[in-house]
Amino acid sequence: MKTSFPKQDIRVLLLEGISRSAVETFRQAGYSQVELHPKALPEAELKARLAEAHIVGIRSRTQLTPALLEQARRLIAVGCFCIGTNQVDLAAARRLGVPVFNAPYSNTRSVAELVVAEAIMLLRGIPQKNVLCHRGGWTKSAEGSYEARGKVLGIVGYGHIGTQVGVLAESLGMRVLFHDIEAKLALGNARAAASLDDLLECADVVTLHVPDTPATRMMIGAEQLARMRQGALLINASRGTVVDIDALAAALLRGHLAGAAVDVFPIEPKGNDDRFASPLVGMDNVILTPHIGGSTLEAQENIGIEVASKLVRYSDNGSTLSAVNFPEVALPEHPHSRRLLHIHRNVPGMLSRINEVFSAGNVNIDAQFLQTDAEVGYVVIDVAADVVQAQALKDRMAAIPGTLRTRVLY
Ligand SMILES: NC(=O)C1=CN([C@@H]2O[C@H](COP(=O)(O)OP(=O)(O)OC[C@H]3O[C@@H](n4cnc5c(N)ncnc54)[C@H](O)[C@@H]3O)[C@@H](O)[C@H]2O)C=CC1
Ligand SMILES: O=C(O)C(=O)COP(=O)(O)O
Repeated sequence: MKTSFPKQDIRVLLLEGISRSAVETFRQAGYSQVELHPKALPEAELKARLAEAHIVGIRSRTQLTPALLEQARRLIAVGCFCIGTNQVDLAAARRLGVPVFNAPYSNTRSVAELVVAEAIMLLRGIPQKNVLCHRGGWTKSAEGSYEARGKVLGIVGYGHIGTQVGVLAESLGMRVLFHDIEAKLALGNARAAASLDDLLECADVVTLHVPDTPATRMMIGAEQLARMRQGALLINASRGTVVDIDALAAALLRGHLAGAAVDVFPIEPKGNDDRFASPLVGMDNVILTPHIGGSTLEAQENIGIEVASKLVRYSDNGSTLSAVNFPEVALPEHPHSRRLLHIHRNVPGMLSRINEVFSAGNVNIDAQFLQTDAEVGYVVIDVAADVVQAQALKDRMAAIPGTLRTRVLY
């Protein structure tokens, strides 16, 4: 596998308008071949570009399927410049020896702020009033308008975003209930609901902050919407797969829900020039936003630096710390030795076969690091060798059956 290159030959492909801070981070680390695209690529073009790329950066839109990953023969690593990694087949990437990195925190505050603002807007009926004023109407009335203070906010998924939403909402005097599949420390005066149904039945505003998993797909369907209180409000800034959008449209149309704010959709446009369609279009009591929960300049700049730094660190040093699909190794610098990486299927006898390469070559190992999971093993070997020797050792390691990827770090 030809994945050993000097830095200047490593091609970095960044899609979906990733922040320029990522480009700067790569450039400062000595990577000159960095290409930035403002949107997701159509599948055929993505396939062609992936075949040439060593490092690829995406956001939530680009789907990296097993078929696409399998033909990306040069790929060293994937960066998701966002939180969600559901758009990448993580198991396929692992089987192919490709670690995937993300930014688990950088945009969480941005989502939380938007959600709290939307809760206030929905409780006051602002979306409808705003539309009416734009059309020359004037409905000065307190009808259907409520304070946030004292209302029950139901948070489904009490993780990094859900907890921050809870803290901000409590500062407004809201009463916070949450539901999570894991036992979670309740912050402030928040309380765990007895069940999802309990939360849906008690909350004035329900907000969703779960990841896309088999268990969360269509988690909020007609039955769950019917359980929500008459006149309740729903906010979804998690994933479009979590809510049955037709059932939501029906619940809004028949007036069971008083309003909704939706940032994520089952089908989203590829980029800013593409057309958006949804059964919720045209409903004045629904705030529609184009998946911008995490799209603030602060969040995007930080994400660009965070994920690019993780990719640079892996590419320069081999560290996989915080990879979401891969054995994690935090490695020291290797100023006086050459570093070889060997990623393999985790089968018995692999380490001794790797070590045979070095003993047969009469090469002294300065340091060795190994981390495995059920499927994949990752060995890092520091040796005193010149470029030619290191390349020969890499080629011999690459010939070991079960090898997935090998690389010499320059
Ligand atoms: N609209 C946007 O622009 C953004 C959307 N997101 C979405 O928000 C999601 C949540 O983000 P974080 O809070 O940072 O993730 P997190 O991983 O910190 O929290 C998710 C929580 O959901 C819980 N959970 C998982 N499955 C569940 C289930 N079936 N029922 C109940 N709880 C369940 C987990 O235990 C965890 O506590 C992300 O996975 C992403 O899909 C994230 C950032 C921006
Ligand atoms: O961080 C996430 O999971 C998000 O949903 C944000 O995605 P984006 O980078 O805006 O495409």
